[in-house]
Amino acid sequence: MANAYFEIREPKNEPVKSYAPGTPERKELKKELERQKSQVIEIPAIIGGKEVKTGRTEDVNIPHNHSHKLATVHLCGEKEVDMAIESALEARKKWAAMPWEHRVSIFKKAADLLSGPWRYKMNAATMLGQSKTAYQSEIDAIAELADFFRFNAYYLTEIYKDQPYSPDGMWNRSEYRPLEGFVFAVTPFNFSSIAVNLPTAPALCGNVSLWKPATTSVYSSYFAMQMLKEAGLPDGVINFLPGHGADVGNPAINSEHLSGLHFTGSTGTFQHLWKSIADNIKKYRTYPRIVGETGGKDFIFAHKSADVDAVVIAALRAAYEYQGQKCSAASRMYLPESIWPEFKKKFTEEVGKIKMGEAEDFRNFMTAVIDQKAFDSITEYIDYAKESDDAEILIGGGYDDSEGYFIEPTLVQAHDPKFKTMEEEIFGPVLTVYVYEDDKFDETLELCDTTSPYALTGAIFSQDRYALNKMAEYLNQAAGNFYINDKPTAAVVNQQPFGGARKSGTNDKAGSAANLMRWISVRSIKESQNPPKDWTYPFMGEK
Ligand SMILES: NC(=O)c1ccc[n+]([C@@H]2O[C@H](COP(=O)([O-])OP(=O)(O)OC[C@H]3O[C@@H](n4cnc5c(N)ncnc54)[C@H](O)[C@@H]3O)[C@@H](O)[C@H]2O)c1
Ligand SMILES: N[C@@H](CCC=O)C(=O)O
Repeated sequence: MANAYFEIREPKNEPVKSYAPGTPERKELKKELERQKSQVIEIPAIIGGKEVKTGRTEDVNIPHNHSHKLATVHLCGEKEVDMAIESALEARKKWAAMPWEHRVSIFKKAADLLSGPWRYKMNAATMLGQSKTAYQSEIDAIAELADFFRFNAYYLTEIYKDQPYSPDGMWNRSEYRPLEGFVFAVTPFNFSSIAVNLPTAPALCGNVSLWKPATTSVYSSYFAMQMLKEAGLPDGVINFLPGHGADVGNPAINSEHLSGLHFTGSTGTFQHLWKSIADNIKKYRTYPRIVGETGGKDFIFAHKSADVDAVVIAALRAAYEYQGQKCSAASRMYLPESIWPEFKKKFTEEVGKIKMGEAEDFRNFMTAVIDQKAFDSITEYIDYAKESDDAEILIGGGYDDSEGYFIEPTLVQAHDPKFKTMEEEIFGPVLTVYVYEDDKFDETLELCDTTSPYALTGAIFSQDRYALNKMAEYLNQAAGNFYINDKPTAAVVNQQPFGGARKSGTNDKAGSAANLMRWISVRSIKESQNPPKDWTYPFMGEK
């Protein structure tokens, strides 16, 4: 045991590399992309540190070039989940008892590996496996993930420092125990950083976890598992279980040892998992903690005083970067008719300059959507808008899945503010605008607040402080991440803690002390230094 109180100073955000022409990082990344494309790897499950090949396999292909195979993944089912639970509970005996500085040290090393020797491997894996441009991959798989590791380590030490008051004669202490059992981490395809954070944040706090990655992002997730091993993560602390949702989900949720669900993905899947936990509630040894960050229908709302150029750039980046597949992506917009003609002209010009194609060609701003299922679902919304009398497509609307799952950046104008594409999450490069009469500002704010069941991100634009104040007040519950004169995407760890409420999740703010607290069960300890020797009270002396 160490005889010292160790400290971590507040870290700095990982600097984002530009990959501009002529930079050394661009050269390194291009080389790594070629290396990864020249091989086909095998992705096993990893249970108790051992590779498990189930023989039930699927191909992993590049979304922007779907005939190119990157890997074969082995899929898990009940047998592998049971093995993983056993391994995790065995690993927990030593991991939960390990002094915290050793756990923290592993994740600090993982951050350094990521900003150093693993940078281009993780970046290229995310570019190829999830079709991100070099920059989108850098802000996700490198910067945000390194920030999660470093800031979570720092927040944990801040939590541990928080101790209760002790009057004379006693010493009160708070002990921050991990949960009893295992945490089930179910992760989305769209952010490598989120995928890795969901099993690692509980692990940092001393928990063990089962990690079910999305099959559509399993390629970068597997690289992350290898990096964590190199950082020194002991066997069995995180068990990697690729597979289809219910095949892994059902046996994990059915286990009496489930102590938490750390989920990011769609609202429908989260509600299904929550309900399954509720159905099993009598079975568990402890009430499972449920943390879920889910869908969104994120908005941009402009007042007539808005700076039109700022709205144009914010809308373009928020709606079309990463093909609109950020949970924070702008997908509905409210613009006053007085600025609409100028906005429409400038936006059409700027969108016309966007290049779309493979991620390896650095001139491209957009690449493909993740898979055939997403392509079919997004294009169904586009076709619906094309056929409706209540809407028209002003920009884009084309798509082609012959080589990759490509969908043009699309702008729909809805004449009905409750049009389907103003209400439902599409999760693709489709932005719908509703143009309101300037003097219907209040009614339109009301519409914005009530049109969708979600409350994840939102942005307001105005140069009039009274208008900004009114918008912020009116939309008080409409977004967990709220932006003023800025786009509603690209939250940074330790700057804009991320998460939403209503149907967008439990708002436990990924990459924050609040999130870590969900993986901790506090034991309050009172030690009496002068225990009473008499059971009577002074008031009992007389009748
Ligand atoms: N709020 C946020 O912070 C945030 C961040 C990223 C993504 N998202 C949301 O994620 C969604 C896109 O991600 P997705 O397409 O990967 O979501 P998804 O719900 O389809 O899948 C998420 C994960 O759940 C798994 N899953 C599905 N059914 C399951 C079951 N029965 N048991 C166990 N696991 C099961 C999937 O295999 C995957 O690993 C969007 O709705 C987006 O808004 C939200
Ligand atoms: N940090 C990201 C989260 C995106 C979720 O999919 C953003 O704010 O854009």
